[in-house]
Amino acid sequence: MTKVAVFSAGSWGTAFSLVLADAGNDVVLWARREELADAINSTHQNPDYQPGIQLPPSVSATHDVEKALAGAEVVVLATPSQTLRGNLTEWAPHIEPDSVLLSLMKGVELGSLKRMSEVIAEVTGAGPERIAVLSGPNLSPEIARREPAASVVACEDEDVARRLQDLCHSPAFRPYTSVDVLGCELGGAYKNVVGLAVGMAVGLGFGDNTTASVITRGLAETARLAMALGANPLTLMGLAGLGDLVATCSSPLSRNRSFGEKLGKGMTTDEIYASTRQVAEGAKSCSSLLALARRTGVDAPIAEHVDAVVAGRLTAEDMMEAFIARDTKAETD
Ligand SMILES: NC(=O)C1=CN([C@@H]2O[C@H](COP(=O)(O)OP(=O)(O)OC[C@H]3O[C@@H](n4cnc5c(N)ncnc54)[C@H](OP(=O)(O)O)[C@@H]3O)[C@@H](O)[C@H]2O)C=CC1
Ligand SMILES: O=C(CO)COP(=O)(O)O
Repeated sequence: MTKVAVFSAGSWGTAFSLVLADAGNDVVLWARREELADAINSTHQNPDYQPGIQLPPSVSATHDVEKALAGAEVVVLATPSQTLRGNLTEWAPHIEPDSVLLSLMKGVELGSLKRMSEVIAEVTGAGPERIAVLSGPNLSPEIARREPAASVVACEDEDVARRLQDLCHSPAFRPYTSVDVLGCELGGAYKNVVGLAVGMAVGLGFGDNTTASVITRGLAETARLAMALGANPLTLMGLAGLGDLVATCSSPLSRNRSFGEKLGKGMTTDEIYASTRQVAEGAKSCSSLLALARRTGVDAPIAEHVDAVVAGRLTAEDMMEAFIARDTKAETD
């Protein structure tokens, strides 16, 4: 049995622990709060993030970083993107030197504009053959209920991607391999921003023509930036691109879509933050993706307008009007 350490016990870390256990691994789930680790061990449920879901016996929890990492061949990282650097700096000295680091995160760091795999490389010094990402249409409550779903595991070293594919292929979870780490990460981070815009349209009471238009132009915007940075265009048409975009933009389970819906209904960003403990990555990554697009010389109207609404400089209604009023152009430009 392979020992896998999962950091940390939020919605996705917990649901993915169940996948890994179903696939035959020995899983140690690290929880930031000791009382949550104790609750998981005594009830085999995570009452804060996946209530009502029974975790398999091969999932145990701990608050002890060294204990979680000792002997772990694979370390799964599922923290909020903006805290990863600080978290990993603390954890890195205890990570086994040959272990593989698998990122589940969907964000871009503010300030540095780095993707999560880049932050991992910088903090741990691991080479690309030890860094992988998993991304796809994987809303955690559905995964935790073992509803069938597919995903992409990407690593520049295809053999490592295949090893991780075997590691997380369970009866309900089907991973595909890829070597396009950048494409998968940008697809995952950008769909959150598009999810916010779609949520705003829903909150304003608009229907499927509006949301389909924003989704489609969102995919064009994602592909424009990702391809300018070297991604494979087919990645954006796949599970980590279109697949995740569709899941996020169509599901009330998406925290990003829900966040956008609340903005569309007139709540402020601060009011929304106060109403939930869960992370909506797009609310931060809209700024970093916009800055990345500007630095790359790519037009990013959705990121630009979402960033303005999140920052309180524009209303959701004005955003939708501005989308329609923009200078007209050819669809494929
Ligand atoms: N949920 C989903 O469906 C999916 C999520 N993802 C991605 O996975 C990543 C994690 O998301 P998710 O699990 O949903 O997030 P949640 O909001 O559900 O959980 C966040 C986790 O991070 C911990 N945390 C919060 N703040 C800090 C901090 N400052 N330092 C260390 N840990 C912290 C929380 O601990 P505590 O409880 O103690 O606050 C909790 O364990 C995100 O990048 C997200 O985009 C990707 C695919 C699916
Ligand atoms: O990434 C996800 C689904 O693939 C989860 O989306 P949210 O973070 O918007 O809930």
